[in-house]
Amino acid sequence: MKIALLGYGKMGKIIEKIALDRKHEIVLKIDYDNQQDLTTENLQKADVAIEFSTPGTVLANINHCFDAGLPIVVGTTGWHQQITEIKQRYNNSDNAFIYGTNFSVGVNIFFHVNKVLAKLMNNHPYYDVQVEEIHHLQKLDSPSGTAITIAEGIIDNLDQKKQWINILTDANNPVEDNAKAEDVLIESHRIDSVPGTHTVIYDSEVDTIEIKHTAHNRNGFALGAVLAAEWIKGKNGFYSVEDMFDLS
Ligand SMILES: NC(=O)C1=CN([C@@H]2O[C@H](COP(=O)(O)OP(=O)(O)OC[C@H]3O[C@@H](n4cnc5c(N)ncnc54)[C@H](OP(=O)(O)O)[C@@H]3O)[C@@H](O)[C@H]2O)C=CC1
Ligand SMILES: O=C(O)C1=N[C@H](C(=O)O)C[C@H](O)C1
Repeated sequence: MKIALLGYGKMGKIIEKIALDRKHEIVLKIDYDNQQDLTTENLQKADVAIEFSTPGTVLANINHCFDAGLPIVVGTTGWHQQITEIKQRYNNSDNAFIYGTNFSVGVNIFFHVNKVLAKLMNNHPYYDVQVEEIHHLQKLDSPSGTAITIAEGIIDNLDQKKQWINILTDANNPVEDNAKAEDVLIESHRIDSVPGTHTVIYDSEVDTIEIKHTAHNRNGFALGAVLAAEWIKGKNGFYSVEDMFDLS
């Protein structure tokens, strides 16, 4: 397949390597410095676009691909408020779109286990739940997209929880949490070089249950994005990464 890479930072560069290993061709690379090359003519040289840029640039990149009729895989996080609008637009079109807050197989298994555990915990209200995420210092958004998906999985399955709230904290600057019983607290930490660690913690007076996913590097995210580009070919409409991994 011919791939357009929109965003050529930490993720874009690993995606390029994995795509080439899988015998794909990179026909366009767009970064901050060459945004003027993001034209319909250039996009139409590709079969699919893979978008890992920034929360401030992702929507414009999606719009360009939509106008060019190019299927797009979006991994960029930090724009969850616009997702419903994008979903409606793609579901009313012949264009294809797939979004994942996290494309790694391990995290998608974790998402599933998280939902099953949340349902089970309805019978055990003496546990309270919170989510913790740790990422590198360059991360622009908080909470992480993955942590939001985890919190949504809890809210959809644990009756007591209605919405999530976030605090960004560090060891020198601890922030007091004002979470109410109906809130899922997401605690975000930023520590140099951490690719992404997510923990769900159920705490009671007598014990703690934890499930945790630790990314050792970014290769799992990047491979999942290339698999999504292969998977979206020939499809129409809006998909989420859960549609690609059959974990039911
Ligand atoms: N869904 C998933 O599985 C994963 C998602 N992510 C998400 O992917 C995104 C990118 O992560 P990462 O690669 O680590 O971030 P980086 O900051 O390393 O890369 C982002 C790149 O986007 C470039 N950029 C800036 N403006 C534009 C533009 N208009 N069009 C295209 N590219 C542009 C930046 O250029 P410059 O530096 O010159 O400004 C930079 O090179 C983040 O939102 C992150 O949360 C990350 C890992 C996994
Ligand atoms: O910015 C990152 O690095 C990551 N972002 C994604 C997120 O916000 O969940 C996925 C992964 O955790 C790495």
